[in-house]
Amino acid sequence: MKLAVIGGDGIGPEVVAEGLRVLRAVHDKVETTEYDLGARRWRETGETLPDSVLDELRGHDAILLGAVGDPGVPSGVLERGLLLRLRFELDHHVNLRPVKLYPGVTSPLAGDPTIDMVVVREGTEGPYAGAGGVLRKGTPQEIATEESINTRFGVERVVRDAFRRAQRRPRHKLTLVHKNNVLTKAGDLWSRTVTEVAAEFPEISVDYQHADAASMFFITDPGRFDVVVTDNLFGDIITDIGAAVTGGIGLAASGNLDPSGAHPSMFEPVHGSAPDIAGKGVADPTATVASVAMLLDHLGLATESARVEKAVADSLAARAAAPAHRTSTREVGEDLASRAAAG
Ligand SMILES: NC(=O)C1=CN([C@@H]2O[C@H](COP(=O)(O)OP(=O)(O)OC[C@H]3O[C@@H](n4cnc5c(N)ncnc54)[C@H](O)[C@@H]3O)[C@@H](O)[C@H]2O)C=CC1
Ligand SMILES: CC(C)CC(=O)C(=O)O
Ligand SMILES: [Mg+2]
Repeated sequence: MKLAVIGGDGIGPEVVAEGLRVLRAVHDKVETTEYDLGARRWRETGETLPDSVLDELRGHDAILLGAVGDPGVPSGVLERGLLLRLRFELDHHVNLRPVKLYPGVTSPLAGDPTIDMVVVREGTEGPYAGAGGVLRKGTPQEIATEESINTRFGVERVVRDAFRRAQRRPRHKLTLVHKNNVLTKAGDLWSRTVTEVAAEFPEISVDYQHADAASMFFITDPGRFDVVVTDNLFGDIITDIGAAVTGGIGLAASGNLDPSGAHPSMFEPVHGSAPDIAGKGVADPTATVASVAMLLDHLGLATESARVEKAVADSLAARAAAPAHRTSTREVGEDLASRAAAG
């Protein structure tokens, strides 16, 4: 496997090191190329993602990313110039985010909720597309617009992908999350597309939630969701809520997929660079390791993926049984690697 590795900023390199430790524990043919991208490179060279690096990345089977973003770099420089550029250039239109409460993991929610859904977030359009502008900057009359781009092509392909995922899951349910009561133009496109594609999947039950109510139900009644399909911004927000109710952001995995295989897909934890805990060796690498399981599955290495997934589940159960025992990033990574190696 030819794997490109972008540690990035803050806790990114710390959690990626553990992700690689676990990957190597289950697969001995990993050829990695590390790319020094992020805040340090930007400060020293002004570069975020040079075209030459992008071209090299295209030659890999997959990318493992930590996180980008640094308090000393203007907001957006790395998030847009590096992270979103990667997602857009490599056509990562399916941003897949499982939201699953593992056995033993304590949810802040009352009772003993069953939470097992997958959010299919559109990854290349919406308000993140970069359209818009600023007029009369710095004046009291300043106007800033951030336009949401939604194409029939872009919406349809992610909606169809979500239906296919719903078809493979036992509950056969799909929920569109949007805000079509006020975002009537984009919302109508999403709603119509879901209705039309649904005709190809008669066995899937389809419903709809506005994004505000969906945020509430993620907390009050998450069991109602199975596959959720939504746009780039709503998907970003609701998956942090999903992480919070399933044990925390340190456990939430994601894949930025180009399901066509034309470009390498990229796997990363849902969380960011967490500058508040960077360098302390306390970041939970589990989200990155669970993202490695997704990476293996995406590359057709189902057995290896299942071993990593099982290591995550077993490690979480063991940690739940000893809640007072605090562990470092490295200790968690070593534990996960030894469990995964044991199979
Ligand atoms: N995919 C990416 O590269 C992302 C980058 N960012 C960037 O990251 C920087 C920080 O963003 P925030 O809004 O603070 O979000 P964040 O996800 O980095 O951190 C939010 C909170 O969660 C905690 N946290 C995050 N990951 C953790 C882990 N693995 N273990 C334990 N605790 C963890 C942090 O310590 C912090 O208190 C910003 O520059 C932001 O733009 C944010 C989200 C995603
Ligand atoms: C910087 C953002 C675009 C990344 C993010 O928050 C996410 O993808 O969850
Ligand atoms: Mg986010």
